Amino acid sequence: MVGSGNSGIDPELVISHKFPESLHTYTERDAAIYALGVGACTKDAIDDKELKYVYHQDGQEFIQVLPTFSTLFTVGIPSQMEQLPGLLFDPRLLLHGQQYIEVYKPLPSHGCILNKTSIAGLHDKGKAAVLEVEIVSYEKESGERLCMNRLSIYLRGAGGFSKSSQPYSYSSNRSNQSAFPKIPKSQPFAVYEECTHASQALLYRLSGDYNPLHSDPKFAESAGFSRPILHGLCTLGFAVRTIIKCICGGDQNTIKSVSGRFLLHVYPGETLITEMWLEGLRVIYQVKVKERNRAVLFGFVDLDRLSSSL
Ligand SMILES: CCCCCCC[C@@H](O)CC(=O)SCCNC(=O)CCNC(=O)[C@H](O)C(C)(C)COP(=O)(O)OP(=O)(O)OC[C@H]1O[C@@H](n2cnc3c(N)ncnc32)[C@H](O)[C@@H]1OP(=O)(O)O
Repeated sequence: MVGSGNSGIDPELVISHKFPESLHTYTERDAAIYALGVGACTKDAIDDKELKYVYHQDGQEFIQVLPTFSTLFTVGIPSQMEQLPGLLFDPRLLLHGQQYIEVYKPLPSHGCILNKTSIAGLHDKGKAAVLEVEIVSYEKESGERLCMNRLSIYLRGAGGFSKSSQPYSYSSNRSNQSAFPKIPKSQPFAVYEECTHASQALLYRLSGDYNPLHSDPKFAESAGFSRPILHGLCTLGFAVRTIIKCICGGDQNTIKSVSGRFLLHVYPGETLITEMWLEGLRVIYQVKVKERNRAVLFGFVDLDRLSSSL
């Protein structure tokens, strides 16, 4: 094994791994269940900006799809990681660290997706290892590129696989994808408050992330939490849906890219307060949990145009 630490990670073996291409098929029902999982229509079942995600509103032929639905194209990653040569880690200690999404065209309401997956980064943080995985997704039939997801997975306890004087760090990341903006000191352009349900993670998991961290009290306890926590991508889904509602005039197709770093876990049932600042075509956002007054997620969303309603 390469590296001088006592962790079960062989970095050269990990970064040279080639994933096979994979297929992901979904239907309108999956897109609607996802939308409900990230809170669409929770406050108002006839919300005129959100009913289209779950119902054929006004006779529309297809339901509309939230751009963050594309994160589900990556649900196979955790199980692929467990079989990845050179990567030994305790799955109970895995946390979602960051997510970056680029959307190249509106997501169809159903389809078959071809995923090309690669290792995009690996970092030794001493107490943890951070693994970055990139998935580029294509519509199988047309071959058209639909979106790209890059996720950072924070593996607690898996660091220390390289010399602490020169910690291992590899990334194929472009700088615009990893640089997080500072939260402005000015008053936010918009603030939106929304409660998650006590059963939010139980609903969200039906979209395909069945990690017991979000449903099993004993597993959650062994991972260091007093009870099951919310999926990071559920919180991100709430945040981006809020931005579409408050800044994009309800038009989900103005979203070009999304970036988010998970700062702290969220317990289902907690209230999310999303603060948004508009800087040109960039929305900087921060999500806080009201009950604990703590920031849990921050990042930015880049738009391709501003809503005429602003
Ligand atoms: C659908 C497919 C999805 C597949 C994967 C996901 C599966 C899911 O089921 C799992 C989940 O959803 S878990 C729930 C969502 N995530 C969370 O709740 C994590 C919240 N964040 C934390 O707890 C801490 O920030 C924590 C613990 C992450 C870090 O806190 P600390 O240990 O205090 O770290 P710190 O000392 O501040 O920094 C150490 C080094 O690590 C880097 N870092 C910190 N936070 C990071 C993060 N969120 N992501 C990536 N890197 C991060 C720091 O920069 C630092 O590095 P350096 O010293 O080089 O600056």
